[in-house]
Amino acid sequence: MTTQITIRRPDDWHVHLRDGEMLKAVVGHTARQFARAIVMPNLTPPVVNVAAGLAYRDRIVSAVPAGMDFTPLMVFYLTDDADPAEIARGYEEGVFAACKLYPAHATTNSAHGVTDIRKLTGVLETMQRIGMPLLIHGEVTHREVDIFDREAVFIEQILAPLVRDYPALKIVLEHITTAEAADFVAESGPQIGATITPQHLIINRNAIFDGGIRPHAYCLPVAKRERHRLAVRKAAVSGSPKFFLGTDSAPHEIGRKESACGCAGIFNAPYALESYLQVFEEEGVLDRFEGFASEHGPRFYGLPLNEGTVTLQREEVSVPEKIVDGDITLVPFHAGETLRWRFIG
Ligand SMILES: NC(=O)N[C@@H](CC(=O)O)C(=O)O
Ligand SMILES: [Zn+2]
Ligand SMILES: [Zn+2]
Repeated sequence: MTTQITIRRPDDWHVHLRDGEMLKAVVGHTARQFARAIVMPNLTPPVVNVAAGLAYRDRIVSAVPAGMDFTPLMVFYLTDDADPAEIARGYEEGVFAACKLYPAHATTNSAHGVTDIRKLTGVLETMQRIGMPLLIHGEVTHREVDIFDREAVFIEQILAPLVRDYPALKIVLEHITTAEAADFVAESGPQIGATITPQHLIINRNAIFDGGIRPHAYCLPVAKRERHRLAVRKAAVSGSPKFFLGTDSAPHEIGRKESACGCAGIFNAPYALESYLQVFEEEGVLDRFEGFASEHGPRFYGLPLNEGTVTLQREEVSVPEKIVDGDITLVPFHAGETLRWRFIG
């Protein structure tokens, strides 16, 4: 039995680090495990120009605990009136690694998101030309579409035509949750990839209603039925370079989760690698963990692989019920559970 596993330092290709006191409370959890992270731009106000991207990057770097070596990769938040020239400048100056498409009102802080993808023609042509990746929260927002179908309908109505119209555009379908998404990505060309969260590998929708309503199991896209979890799991452990690690760690203060209208988002950063590794172990493919965590993402983005390594040891770890930092209390993914691997560093 493997008792220790050492892999090239991994990256997190989708994380919410927030801002202000929350940023200070959470960034160390990500920086401890990951060398780089794609930092989502859904702040209030969102990151919609080069100056905002630079300023946010500086705030993140200042908040990283001393002695940790961590590089935030910044993302431009697309709005209906996003300026292609500003986006190209941000990419060429190395400020932005990608642009993020939030359909308006699809998720947390997406009110400024895109109301109609046809408004982005100039932006998408530019991104395709310069090789800048488009990251997508892939859910339609029409109220008449069942919440469990919104990802599959997005793929059919928006993503498939987008891929057809911009055949060279690099696209990451973020936090995939369905068999339809896993199949679409697997069957597309090498310019289409996907991130996968730990929660969508581990829970299905029953977890949200397990003996009562469970706000800490609620995120968007919402967890789906078991057959979808199994399909996403199969994709993650397949060894395909199209699928890579993106935690979507999305902290919300405990009071905003445990509420009559609780926020979507699961805070999984503190035990992210432990969580993923358990899945690869259960699937009997520990040898594929390094590709998923440390190689497929940088290759997709055209960035160098990290130097250095991290080690996890087989040892039981008790996940606390709460993580408290000053005035901020967060409930982590796996709260109160015991995990089988310990991150050593
Ligand atoms: N995943 C979530 O449930 N929430 C994210 C937004 C997002 O990634 O859609 C957040 O910012 O809280
Ligand atoms: Zn999202
Ligand atoms: Zn997210």
